[in-house]
Amino acid sequence: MDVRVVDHPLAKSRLSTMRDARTNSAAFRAALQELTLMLIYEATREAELAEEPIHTPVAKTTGYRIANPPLLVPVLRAGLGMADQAHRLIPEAQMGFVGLARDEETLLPTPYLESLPADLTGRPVLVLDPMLATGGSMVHTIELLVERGATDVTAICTLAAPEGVQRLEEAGLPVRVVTASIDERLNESGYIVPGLGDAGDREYGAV
Ligand SMILES: O=P(O)(O)OC[C@H]1O[C@H](OP(=O)(O)OP(=O)(O)O)[C@H](O)[C@@H]1O
Ligand SMILES: O=c1cc[nH]c(=O)[nH]1
Ligand SMILES: [Mg+2]
Repeated sequence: MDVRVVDHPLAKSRLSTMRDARTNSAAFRAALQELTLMLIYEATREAELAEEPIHTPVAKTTGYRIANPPLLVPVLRAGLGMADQAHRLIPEAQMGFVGLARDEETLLPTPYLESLPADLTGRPVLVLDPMLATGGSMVHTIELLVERGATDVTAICTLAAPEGVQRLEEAGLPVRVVTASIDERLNESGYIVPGLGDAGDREYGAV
């Protein structure tokens, strides 16, 4: 499985803001948006381009556009904080939604929303979720996409645990991962260490 760690100094600085327990909700959301910009930028580096002739005020030249815009899929709640920024970078993208809440006892994802196009054959998909912890939520999401015919999925995660990366790899799903860090481990409660806490709670408040 292809795993790309974006360790650009600006990415490290935004991730540190997110990790810092003193960062309030508004600043956390702002840093997440800025980091999302960098992760999407890297994730789309090899996106196929279509050429078209354009006229500048001076001359005729070749213009480019994304040939096959991806479907963006934020995983609610926490992935919602990445959605607008990703859409700003790829305005022609369509967006689908998956809602999952992890059971804090079993650590299994409980699905509560699924709004996706029926046919994803031939369409790249970018899944947006700040956290890849046990990997259960991401595996569930990608299985929904694969059922619909997706074969080219990129998981955009600000942070990943080695356990989650391994789980995705073992699942044998057609996915690559773009993240700003692979942290040390999960703790006994399934939180990433050192991590940043509960991403959804830090963005929107505890439920
Ligand atoms: O890899 P996993 O062990 O499945 O954990 C990762 C999931 O946990 C968080 O969501 P959470 O369930 O806390 O929901 P929330 O976004 O509503 O807070 C996070 O946004 C992922 O979706
Ligand atoms: O550390 C973690 C693990 C799962 N979900 C989070 O929001 N944070
Ligand atoms: Mg949460």
